Amino acid sequence: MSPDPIQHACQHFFSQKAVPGGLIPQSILRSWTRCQALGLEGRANSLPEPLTAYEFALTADEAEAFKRLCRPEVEALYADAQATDSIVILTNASGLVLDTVGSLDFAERAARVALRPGVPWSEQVAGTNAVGTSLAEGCPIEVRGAEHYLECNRILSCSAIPIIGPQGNVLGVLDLSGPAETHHAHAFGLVKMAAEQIEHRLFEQDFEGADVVRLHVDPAMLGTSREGILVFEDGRLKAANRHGLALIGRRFDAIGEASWTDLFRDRLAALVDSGSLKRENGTKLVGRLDGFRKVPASAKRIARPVPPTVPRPIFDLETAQAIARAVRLLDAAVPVLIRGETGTGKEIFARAVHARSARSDKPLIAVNCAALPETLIEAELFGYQAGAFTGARPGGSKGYLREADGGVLFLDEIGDMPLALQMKLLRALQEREVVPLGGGRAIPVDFMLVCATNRNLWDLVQAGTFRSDLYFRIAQYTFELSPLRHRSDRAKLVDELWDSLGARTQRNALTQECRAQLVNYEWPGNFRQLVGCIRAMLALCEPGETLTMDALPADVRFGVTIAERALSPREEALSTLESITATAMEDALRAAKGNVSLAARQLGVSRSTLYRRMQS
Ligand SMILES: Nc1ncnc2c1ncn2[C@@H]1O[C@H](COP(=O)(O)OP(=O)(O)OP(=O)(O)O)[C@@H](O)[C@H]1O
Repeated sequence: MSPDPIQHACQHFFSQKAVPGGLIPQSILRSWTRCQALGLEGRANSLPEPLTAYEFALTADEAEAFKRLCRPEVEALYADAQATDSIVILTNASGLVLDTVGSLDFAERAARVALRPGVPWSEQVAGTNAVGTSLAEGCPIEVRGAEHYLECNRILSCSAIPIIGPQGNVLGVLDLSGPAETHHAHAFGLVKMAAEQIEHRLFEQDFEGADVVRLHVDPAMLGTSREGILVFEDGRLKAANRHGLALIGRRFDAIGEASWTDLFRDRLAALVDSGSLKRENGTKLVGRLDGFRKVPASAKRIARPVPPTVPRPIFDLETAQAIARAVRLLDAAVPVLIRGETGTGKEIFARAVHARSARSDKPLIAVNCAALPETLIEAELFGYQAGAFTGARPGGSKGYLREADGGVLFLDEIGDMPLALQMKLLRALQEREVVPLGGGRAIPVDFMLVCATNRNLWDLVQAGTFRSDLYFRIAQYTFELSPLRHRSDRAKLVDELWDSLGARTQRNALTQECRAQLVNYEWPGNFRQLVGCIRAMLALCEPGETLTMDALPADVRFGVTIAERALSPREEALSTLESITATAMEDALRAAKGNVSLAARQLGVSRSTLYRRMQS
């Protein structure tokens, strides 16, 4: 078998300090040279060390805000990542991984090379890699297999792009990483598009007193994330996106330097009057000044609005009734538990309950117990005094429990809460007060609790990883959210999401076959995957286009439909019987507060039978 040419070039580089011309991109060669100069050992398999909990805590505030900002695009990329067995990675401006979402199979392999939150991926520590090298080069980059400097990372193929803020400062990196052997041809384009959308949204802020100008050569591109945006204050360029700079032939270093008259022949008033503007070289751009609606007629007709990134929540009658019930429970101070597979909308459900509850004017604080590093959960939930530990924020922290005071605390993935902290949470729920880390007096708190999990908490209780007393405290009423494949209103749901995500405004339609596949695909990622899929389809098509099967991501297009997965009538009957039995057992155990003898008596079976069934 002939050796991998990249591998070969790499060996050549290390042994003879030269590479056959044209085989390896210049940016990779520059990176290899930098790594060599740093004394990094290519064959070393030393993984980058994760930050300590304290070091990570220092970045927490900024990281949280950035993660929240990027979330819609990360979720849309995630839909595609599932199709290609890849993961989406978000890092901060120094290459520290803040978030990873995507294919579980690949995530496991990626974790083996430390591609997980809290680990730095700068070039200095991890050698040539898409995140670190895109930061070092200041541009989008792909690093495939053997192009990685460290041998252990050569299982990866990665595409990364720095996310640039309006003032030209790097805010972080968005990356799509997958197995080296299945390089995904569209990955680079999708990551670039997602980063563009994040950058475009950064211009929604109020640039007080400044003129925000939106431009393009093609009127159809105005209003999309491809439009150029230039912000002027007192006639000087104050902020810009990369498309805006490309239109005027400048780079980010023009921010703060270039003036209106350097760039345009016309005055700003010309843009307001005519909807167009002459560049310094005499060529024309169309556009508008924010706040002035005078857009050229042609642009008005075909301008393509940016699809809303988050769909409006859609609830069927059953869910709407469940929400109404949950509101009554919450208003009566009864904690509720929401159970459902990933992406079934547990958080959306909790937010809807909060919005309709008596506490709607007070905050809803959502905490994902699985996303917080174990060492930080205690400090983040219960707060800490100034100087409670090395690296703590100087003024201390209130903690999420106190932030939710008067409102609602939503604890997502509660099953992942470390056992040691479960006792502390239980105590806070019973005493209605918290004692911050580092001592001090107990502080009274008043919040309503909504918990969510995609696991069977009772199984965790049986396995000894979840306290039964906490279980009975938080699961006084459980709501089950159905996976999409069990819902009979999928066709209506697809149509409503299709419209609410912008298809109607963009005048896009679906062929019957394509719509049928969206309706009948089994959607293992539920709402999240369906929403992400529709958003990606709409972002990649042209206004007015009718989308065929080709527009579907590969996993949806070729994936198993519900009918194909359907069980035979006998299997169906058996599985239904199993689940009825399991539910009856769970109900009885819950009613008996975990007392197996009592539950067995109520079920009319022996204690040993119940034990055996619980273990099976
Ligand atoms: N009822 C709904 N209507 C419209 N979109 C929804 C609905 N429910 C969920 N979504 C979409 O799916 C995404 C995931 O929803 P959410 O975070 O509530 O799911 P989850 O069950 O809490 O997921 P996880 O278990 O992974 O935390 C949302 O961002 C939203 O885009």
